[in-house]
Amino acid sequence: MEKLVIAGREFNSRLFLGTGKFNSNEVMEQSILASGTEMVTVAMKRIDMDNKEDDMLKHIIHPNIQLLPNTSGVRDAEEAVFAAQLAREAFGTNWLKLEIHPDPRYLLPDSIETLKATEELVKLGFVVLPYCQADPVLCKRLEEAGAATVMPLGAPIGTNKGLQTKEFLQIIIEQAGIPVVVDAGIGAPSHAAEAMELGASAVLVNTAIAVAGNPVEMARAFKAATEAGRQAYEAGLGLQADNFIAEASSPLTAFLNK
Ligand SMILES: CC(=O)[C@@H](O)[C@H](O)COP(=O)(O)O
Repeated sequence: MEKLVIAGREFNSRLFLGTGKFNSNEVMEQSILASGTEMVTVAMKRIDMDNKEDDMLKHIIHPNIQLLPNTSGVRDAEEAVFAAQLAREAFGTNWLKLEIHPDPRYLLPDSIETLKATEELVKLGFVVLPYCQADPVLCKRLEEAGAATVMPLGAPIGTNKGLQTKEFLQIIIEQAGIPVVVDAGIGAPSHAAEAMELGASAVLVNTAIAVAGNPVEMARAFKAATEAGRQAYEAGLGLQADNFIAEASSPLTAFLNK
């Protein structure tokens, strides 16, 4: 399978994981390892900045894993830039998942502030991966602003509703010159496979794994589904018929000649 490249770094895995909602740090770590992920996002607000030995971090930091601090909880571009600078200082990485959602009820990303913050953070030398609306125009603007990927939502965070935005994701993928990571709302391995079959470069999953009956097994299932979806995309899916008339899969000539 083709490797994924973001900002010059190669990834074998196209499954990114979030670290919220797990019952324990141990289960989180086992799930991360079972998923085969090489990119894990962690909310700045969950880290004890004064404690370099923060227990949670010990369970996330592994040699092959790119840590992706996220700005979840910030409400505008100014707060995002501040949080990004703290993250760079605390984690020693300039990679950043930019999340700006002013309304905690729906956690929907603020498009205007996200674009503004992306422009500013790119100038400050960050590798910016913005979580955003599944808006093809916005995604193009984020790409022009220097984002390393775009991360359009499948459905609102934590809903497990799958690809509610499928039609728009298709346009975003078709137009993108940078990787498209479908983020949020992916509630089942089949949703991840669907996103990958559409041609998404990767998926980011948190809730569906963390709240599963057996998160570690679910992480394995997502790994398999993400790989299968990507393999199918690279193999080239057959076209769907655009009418309701069946087309025989095997030739009928033997019967017709009798
Ligand atoms: C952890 C993280 O970054 C989330 O904000 C992300 O968008 C995942 O969403 P789900 O929890 O719906 O998978």
